Amino acid sequence: MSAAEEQMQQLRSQATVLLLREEWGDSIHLYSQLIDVCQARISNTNQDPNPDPDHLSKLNKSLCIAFSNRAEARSKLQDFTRALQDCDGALRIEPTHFKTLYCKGKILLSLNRYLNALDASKQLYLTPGTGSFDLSDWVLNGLKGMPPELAEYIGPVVVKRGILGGQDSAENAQLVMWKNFIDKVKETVTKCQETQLLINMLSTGEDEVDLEVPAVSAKVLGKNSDFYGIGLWILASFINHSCNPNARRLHVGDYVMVHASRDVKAGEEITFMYFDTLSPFEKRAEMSMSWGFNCNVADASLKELRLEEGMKRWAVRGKGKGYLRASYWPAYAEVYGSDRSMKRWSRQIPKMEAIVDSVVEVGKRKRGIEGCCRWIEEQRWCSGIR
Ligand SMILES: C[S@@+](CC[C@H](N)C(=O)[O-])C[C@H]1O[C@@H](n2cnc3c(N)ncnc32)[C@H](O)[C@@H]1O
Repeated sequence: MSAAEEQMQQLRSQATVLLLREEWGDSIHLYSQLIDVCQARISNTNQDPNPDPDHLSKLNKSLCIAFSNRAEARSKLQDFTRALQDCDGALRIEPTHFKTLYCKGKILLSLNRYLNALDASKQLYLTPGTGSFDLSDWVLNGLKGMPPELAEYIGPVVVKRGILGGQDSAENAQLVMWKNFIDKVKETVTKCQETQLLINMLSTGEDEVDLEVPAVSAKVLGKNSDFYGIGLWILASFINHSCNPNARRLHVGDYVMVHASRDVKAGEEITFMYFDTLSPFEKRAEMSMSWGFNCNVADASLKELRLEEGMKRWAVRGKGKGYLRASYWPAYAEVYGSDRSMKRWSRQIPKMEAIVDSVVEVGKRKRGIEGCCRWIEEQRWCSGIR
């Protein structure tokens, strides 16, 4: 190994250690040195009448990673302008560099530049060869055998090929999937006017210029106050609801991203909330029924959600604890109702009326008397109190 190569290797490993230790300032310093060395060597190699392409490609790769890592460190220090310049430096060398695109998207999102963030994430998800993990083979094989090894993988997961129809070619399978899908939609639409209305409102993704917030289907937002947003996301639609989920959804424009909200064990089913599990009991039951399943809220609240344990862990104290318990009042009643211990709980769980009054007080202070009346009505309606 030449002295120059040795110097580069040393710089690289020291900078990586600092990055992993989250010592951002020092790692930026070392990455800057590494970038200088890389650039000098690239320019020397280019002056060679017969440059070695392998050598050049290795140097460019090192330079790209150094830019990308310095961008990460700078973004952690909120030096977004220079972090973006570093991202662009890395992307000039490798336009589909996964980590850089991801970092750029996150920086743009922090800067509230949603449209640009959307562009960066589109490249991340749509450009072939960006490292997205394709589950098509496993899905087309009927989910048989061991699932692909994903425990260590960080990045997008896609099912590029359709799950219905023949396996002759990817294109064929996809066409069959779309045909079946369209047939099903057409059939449903003829039977149900409400569905027809909803489907007509789906975004085509063309009106994104007006997008102001990083949420929901762009076309729907703000144009019809009855709907917060609707859309069809094929992969996400495989995910079931849980009152104690391990993932969350994030909508950016017409894209839905699912990310873990806590550590997920290997083989554990991914779930997210379809509705707010802290909304009043009746509301939750109603929502789960509207999804066509009977979420056993009592069970979920005291067994699955382990509300009491959760509150200890999250250090929920005082009134907040009482309000949370009140939100699950029927669940407590169901579990402890026949027991004498319910007496103990009844002292600790405020009555719904007490909560509504307290919320009204906050509302008065926050919104002034004017907006308050409608709000009180809403709260009463939501809590099932009239
Ligand atoms: C978006 S899909 C979820 C994926 C669906 N289970 C599948 O296999 O395609 C929503 C439907 O899944 C079912 N589902 C979702 N979460 C559930 C749960 N916690 N318990 C029972 N059924 C659930 C309901 O039938 C619901 O209408």
